[in-house]
Amino acid sequence: MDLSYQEKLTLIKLNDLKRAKFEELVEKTGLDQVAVMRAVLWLQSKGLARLHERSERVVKLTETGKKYAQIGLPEWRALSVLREKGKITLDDLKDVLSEDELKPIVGLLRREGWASVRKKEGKLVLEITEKGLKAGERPIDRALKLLAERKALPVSEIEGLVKVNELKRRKIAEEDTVTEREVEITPEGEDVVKAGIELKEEVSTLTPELIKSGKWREVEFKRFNISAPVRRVYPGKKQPYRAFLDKIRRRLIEMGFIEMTVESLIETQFWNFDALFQPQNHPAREWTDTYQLKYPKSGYLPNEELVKRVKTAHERGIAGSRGWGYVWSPERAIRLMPRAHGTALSGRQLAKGVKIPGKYFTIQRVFRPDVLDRTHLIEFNQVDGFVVGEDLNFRHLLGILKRFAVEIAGAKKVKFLPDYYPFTEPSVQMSAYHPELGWVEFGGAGIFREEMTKALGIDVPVIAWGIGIDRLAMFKLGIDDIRYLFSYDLRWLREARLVW
Ligand SMILES: N[C@@H](Cc1ccccc1)C(=O)O
Repeated sequence: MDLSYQEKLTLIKLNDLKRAKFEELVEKTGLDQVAVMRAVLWLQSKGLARLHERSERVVKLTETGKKYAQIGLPEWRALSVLREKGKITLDDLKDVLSEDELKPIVGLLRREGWASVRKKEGKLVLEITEKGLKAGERPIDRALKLLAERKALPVSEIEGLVKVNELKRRKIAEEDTVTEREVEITPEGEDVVKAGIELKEEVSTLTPELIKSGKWREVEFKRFNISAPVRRVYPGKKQPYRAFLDKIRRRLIEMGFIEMTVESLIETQFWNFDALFQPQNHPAREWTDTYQLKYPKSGYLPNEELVKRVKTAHERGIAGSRGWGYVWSPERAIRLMPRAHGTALSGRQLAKGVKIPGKYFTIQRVFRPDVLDRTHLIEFNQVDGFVVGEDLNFRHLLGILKRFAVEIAGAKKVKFLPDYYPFTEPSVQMSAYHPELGWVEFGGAGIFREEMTKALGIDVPVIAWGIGIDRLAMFKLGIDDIRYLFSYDLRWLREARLVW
């Protein structure tokens, strides 16, 4: 029979004992508990040994119980004061009882009939009774003593003295289960030992020394069971949401999009609003309430030429438009803010110059005041982008958005509704269907207005979009609370799986 070193050793020792407590067997082999248990289980599966297990409910002292075993139960400590003074108030017990013990003491003494209780001038007065004077060891005292001596006692043994529930209620003792294990050799096991076992130390690592000395020829190598169940290990890996964002980036690059990047999360109002033909005094900012930077308050404007064109577009209009008809303020435009949408980068890119035809995208962390809930964060990520080319129209835009929603987000259904953005005309809002959340609005899009593109120096149509990528991540990670994207929950971090 094929036995490991540890199985052989365990079997030989067991043959001496025939039947033994598991602990005893462990001691005899000199191996550790886990190793012996594994060996015993293997021996059992090979029919050479048998493991008997018996569980028993026992009673053990709690920390409080151990303390009582030393200093006495509260009623005894109270009684000794009573015996000494005859008549006392609760104040007299403050030295011998703790706050917690003081509360139930009157009830306890009364139940035992050790004291009579009267009220005098609003104070309780305890007086010792005949029974109190003669009181001796009760069953509960006996139980406490036994438990202190023997650590754990079978429930049945304690029940002969006091109700275990009573001990539990007074937090003196608690119940526990102990398992007793005995191991027995089978006749087959004995035969194997009789036939003779060669006990050779097993080697589990092949060392350079073994090779050099040639000793590897003599030793026995431990066999590994590579199909044995093992503990799960969680190696380091990308945070699931990060993995998602990286995947989106890759997808877009594979689709031929050029990535737009920027170093700071802070933006001037110029790029966040003005360059996008968003009037400085327009009430229609509701689509994005924004934060302001406290310090520093202001940044810089880009080149004069560009600023002049933007100013003109706002004040008097360009490209056949009449503009917004107000005095444009450069002071306002240089104010700093945490970027409120990724579209700011689209504006920057258009002003810098683009390939025509061309496709651009960016993944940006953006900030907007909001009430946190399962679908709203004040800090979130957007994928913004645009396609620029001679013959582009609105249908191209809807086609691209649908492809994003289905292919990137895995949404089952998509729907478009007319919308308004100061920088697009027409504008559209997109919703995707999530099995648990229902319809989730996840982005806006449109054709950039000529007042914007012309001011930035672009003469061909630009179709653009901004998608709340966090909500898409919810689809892919199968979560229904957006806050989980930034969760510390280790279990989620370990097990969340991106499904593409
Ligand atoms: N920036 C808009 C989305 C958008 C982008 C591009 C064009 C139209 C709309 C938002 O944050 O909601």
